[in-house]
Amino acid sequence: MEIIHTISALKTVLTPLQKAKSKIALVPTMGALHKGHLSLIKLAQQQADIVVCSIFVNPTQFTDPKDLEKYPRPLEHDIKMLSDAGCNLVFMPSVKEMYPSFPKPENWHIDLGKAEFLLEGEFRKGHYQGVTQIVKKLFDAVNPDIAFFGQKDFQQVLMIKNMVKHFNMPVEIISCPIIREEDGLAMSSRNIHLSETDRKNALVLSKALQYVKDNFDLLNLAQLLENAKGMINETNGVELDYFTIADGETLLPIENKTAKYPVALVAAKVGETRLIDNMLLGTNSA
Ligand SMILES: Nc1ncnc2c1ncn2[C@@H]1O[C@H](COP(=O)(O)OP(=O)(O)OP(=O)(O)O)[C@@H](O)[C@H]1O
Ligand SMILES: CC(C)(CO)[C@@H](O)C(=O)[O-]
Ligand code: BAL
Repeated sequence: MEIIHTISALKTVLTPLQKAKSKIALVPTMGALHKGHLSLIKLAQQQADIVVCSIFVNPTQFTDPKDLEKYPRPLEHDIKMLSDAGCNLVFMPSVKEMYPSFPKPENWHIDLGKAEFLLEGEFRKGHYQGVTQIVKKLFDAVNPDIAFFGQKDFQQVLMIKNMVKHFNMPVEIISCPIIREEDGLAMSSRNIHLSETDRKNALVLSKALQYVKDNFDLLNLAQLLENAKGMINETNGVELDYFTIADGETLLPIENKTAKYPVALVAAKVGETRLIDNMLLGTNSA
């Protein structure tokens, strides 16, 4: 497995492979890898000849400086995991490599549609401008045919698809299923910050989502929301940011259950750690 730190070195390695028509997959990450990330690598391996994983804690998508500062960075552990998984290439650039004028902000603003400002966009203002800015830079650096993202960051996948449409980029975007701990908690790099009590309390998020999924055909939307929010609000140490049953394309709350692509989404602070999760509802969902 090759570890590369600069865009020019990346191009030197990838260009001949691209000329030889190898299919290149990119799995963008911020590191602190877990089985959720590995599932993306595995899916990428099934669909491409070469899998590139990027590890970069992107400063422009953080709205809380403390969150950026304490973001876990276990690099040796990450490299071992990727090497064991058979990843071909790791791209680990510095902040200066990706943002040469850092800390002076670069000019970046694109229209991501109204959904940019909902849910995560409301609680982390400017977050998706930062996410799409770095993903565009990573796509330009790697030139992948296909890129893999987790459904755990449901809104992020939508925003990246909108960014790709905006620039008319020839990259296929794949949304991959959420990998959970045995008890249902969605795997996340930030779970490492949870105390033992937080870890128990955090379970209410996946339980509330599962409750809505299990009862979607039985109760009306108002009852589902009231009960799910009630479960979370009753849990000490968990502070709800939002719980919504939304249309998966607009992220607006659905008004009836005939919606084509319903999804329940939640974000909450568990102790000091903010977590998100979601579950597809309706008959076609996993
Ligand atoms: N449990 C999971 N199952 C599947 N994909 C996941 C999971 N957790 C993260 N991913 C995906 O991995 C990619 C990299 O995510 P990232 O490095 O931010 O990890 P993370 O666990 O989401 O961390 P955090 O939530 O603390 O930011 C993203 O596309 C993300 O959606
Ligand atoms: C897509 C991403 C790597 C961009 O920094 C990040 O938002 C993430 O890890 O989900
Ligand atoms: N996986 C989402 C990246 C973030 O929380 O900034």
